[in-house]
Amino acid sequence: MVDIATRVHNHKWKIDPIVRSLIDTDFYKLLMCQSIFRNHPDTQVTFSLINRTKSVRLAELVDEGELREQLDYARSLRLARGESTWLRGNTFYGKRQMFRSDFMEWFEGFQLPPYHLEKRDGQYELTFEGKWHEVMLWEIPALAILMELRGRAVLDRMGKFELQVLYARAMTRVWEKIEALRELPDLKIADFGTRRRHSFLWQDWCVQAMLEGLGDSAKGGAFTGTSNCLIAMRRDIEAVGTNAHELPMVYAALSETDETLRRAPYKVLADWHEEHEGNLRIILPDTYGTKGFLELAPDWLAGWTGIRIDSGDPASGAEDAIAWWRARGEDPRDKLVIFSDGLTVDKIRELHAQFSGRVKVSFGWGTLLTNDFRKLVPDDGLAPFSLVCKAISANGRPTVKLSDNPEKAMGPEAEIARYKRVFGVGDQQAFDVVV
Ligand SMILES: Nc1ncnc2c1ncn2[C@@H]1O[C@H](COP(=O)(O)OP(=O)(O)OP(=O)(O)O)[C@@H](O)[C@H]1O
Ligand SMILES: O=P(O)(O)OC[C@H]1O[C@H](OP(=O)(O)OP(=O)(O)O)[C@H](O)[C@@H]1O
Ligand SMILES: O=C(O)c1cccnc1
Repeated sequence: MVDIATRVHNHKWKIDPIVRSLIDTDFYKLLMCQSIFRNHPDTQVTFSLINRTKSVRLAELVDEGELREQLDYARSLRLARGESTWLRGNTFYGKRQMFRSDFMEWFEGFQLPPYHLEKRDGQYELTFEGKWHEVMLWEIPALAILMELRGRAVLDRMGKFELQVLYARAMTRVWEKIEALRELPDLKIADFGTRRRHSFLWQDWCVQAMLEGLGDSAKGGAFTGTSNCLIAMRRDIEAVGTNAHELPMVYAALSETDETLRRAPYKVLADWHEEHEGNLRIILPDTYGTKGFLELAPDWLAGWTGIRIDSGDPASGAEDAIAWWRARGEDPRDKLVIFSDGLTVDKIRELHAQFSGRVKVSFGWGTLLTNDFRKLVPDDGLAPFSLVCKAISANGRPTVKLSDNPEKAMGPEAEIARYKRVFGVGDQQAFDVVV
């Protein structure tokens, strides 16, 4: 096992690449990339970094030269032979050849496209412009690089013993969470923490701790796998994933009329339905408001495997889904509900108590698994914050996200107002966004 503290101390003098592999990314990005490669190969999209925690002045904390060095390093990466073999030959969700050979041939020659970086008002403006299936692969490495560089700026000032104790405390914290989760009967939980992790080695440590502490779900344990493909490959565990808001956001932006806009979120899932079955048929309903989405949903969607609850009050989102399945003649006990928004142990405990037995419950645990260094250093300089990287335009038209939490909404004001009218979204309750 790597001694992370010693390593952090010894690596201060050379470039220590943060992202070293094109598959050091979330599995769902590769699934979506393949789908976009097939259905929208010519769509031009811009992705942009968005720091929702304005108080963290990233451009003052992270050196621009180091940032460029890391981004350039990521651009030098190519799919390694072993990685390609794994993607081509591995079984994902019980299915062989999940990635088609035309997609794999393209991916084998792929290199991350150029980026555009500027400083403004203490923040970095970092954008990626180009073909949708190419620029979308920047999201996870860009976030992981910025998060880790901000952490390293703090770690750089620490001595060897301070680092040793810091990691000992953080490890204890992770382990105590795992001990608390062990008390929950029939728990199912996965790691979704790549994008805002403390570091790759730390995420890898957390995944191994979950595996030992909770047990592999393939052998009756609670840990269902990781969304990180590189870790899944190296540790021989399941790579897990669903689908994300970027699909409805871009499909919606490309819609010419209000009527096609209204249908866009269902078109996304119709395309997905053609490609995937079973556990990959998971609805993400909140892009333009969960309630309206479910009311207008075609009946075939009620036959899908489950739903991912990713914003707003998770308990009411899940209750709405249960009522909807009942109204459509489905038994909620056969349905999977995946909670994935800013989870803490207390939240997991609460949702587990409220929903287990009523639906199949599962959790996708992100930042507060892989980057919970809150209050471990003076000034809380290692606390995670709400950094995201989103599609902001498609073929020159702005994208919009409403979400079930107005704090997560994005897009030009006039467009937000139009989307709210089209999707019938009224007043929404706001919830603090921590990560
Ligand atoms: N960011 C990362 N992404 C992927 N793998 C990593 C990362 N950091 C470390 N590793 C892997 O973890 C293991 C331990 O890392 P470590 O860096 O200590 O090894 P190393 O042999 O000294 O390599 P290096 O000198 O290149 O950092 C190695 O197998 C290394 O490839
Ligand atoms: O435990 P967490 O850190 O929340 O990890 C998982 C989250 O990451 C993803 O979204 P992202 O945060 O990138 O965007 P969003 O908040 O706008 O959904 C995902 O949709 C989850 O919400
Ligand atoms: O597959 C997902 O749904 C996922 C993975 C990582 C982070 N958020 C969501």
